[in-house]
Amino acid sequence: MKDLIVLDNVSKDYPGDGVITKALDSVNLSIEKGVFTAVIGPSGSGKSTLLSLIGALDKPTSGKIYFEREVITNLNNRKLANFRFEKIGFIFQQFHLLPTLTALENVMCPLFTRKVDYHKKERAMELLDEMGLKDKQNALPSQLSGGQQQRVAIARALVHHPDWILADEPTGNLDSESSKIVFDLLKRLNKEQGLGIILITHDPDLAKQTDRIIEIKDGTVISDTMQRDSKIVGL
Ligand SMILES: Nc1ncnc2c1ncn2[C@@H]1O[C@H](COP(=O)(O)OP(=O)(O)OP(=O)(O)O)[C@@H](O)[C@H]1O
Repeated sequence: MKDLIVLDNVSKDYPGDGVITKALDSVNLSIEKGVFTAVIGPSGSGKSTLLSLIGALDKPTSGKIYFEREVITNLNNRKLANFRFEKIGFIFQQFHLLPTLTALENVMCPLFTRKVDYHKKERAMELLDEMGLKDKQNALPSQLSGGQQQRVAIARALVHHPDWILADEPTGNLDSESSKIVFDLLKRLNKEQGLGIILITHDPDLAKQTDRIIEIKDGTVISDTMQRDSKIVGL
């Protein structure tokens, strides 16, 4: 189970005005850290729901999720928050940067209430440098381009040393050049630094460049294609 996320018969219902939306319906999946994985599918098919369950932002209605060795579906809220801090970085289509904080402060944000054994500011600076944004540390989000804002958001997602990055349409608001930079960054994090990456995308060209494409429709997996050999991680 090391380096593996397993969904065992996972369903998610959203109750509404007398109607229940079945966002996910008995999904079984096993996702390996070394395999750069794309999730595709039409709008409303359940992709974001899948990511929010894997990232423990929400709980399934039924079924179990094993995150590496741990069943996360039973954890209480405090344990879930710690689990997310230790394991997961999130990136979203809307960058969700805090507008009144500088790039550096935004990157440091997840560490504000945490005790860590590394120097917070140095760690944030190191990541901004890695993202090619060293000279933008004091800029506010409004003074940055979309691509630069997303790179700040990626630095923020990485600042607490997560093992996995869950990315929901991270290039959806970017032009093709910025989109390529962000995608290549994610690929490098997977191939060179060994982070697990699950990427939701509507862009078929980007999906084609990943190792595996999981296609979702109406809350179920309708295809699952391994596109190229990857390092196979042991169970
Ligand atoms: N909090 C919620 N309450 C009620 N229904 C919801 C909620 N979140 C999602 N849904 C419904 O669940 C279904 C799946 O939504 P989800 O956001 O997972 O789809 P998606 O594939 O990510 O769509 P998109 O590509 O448009 O982002 C949709 O029918 C949606 O309307």
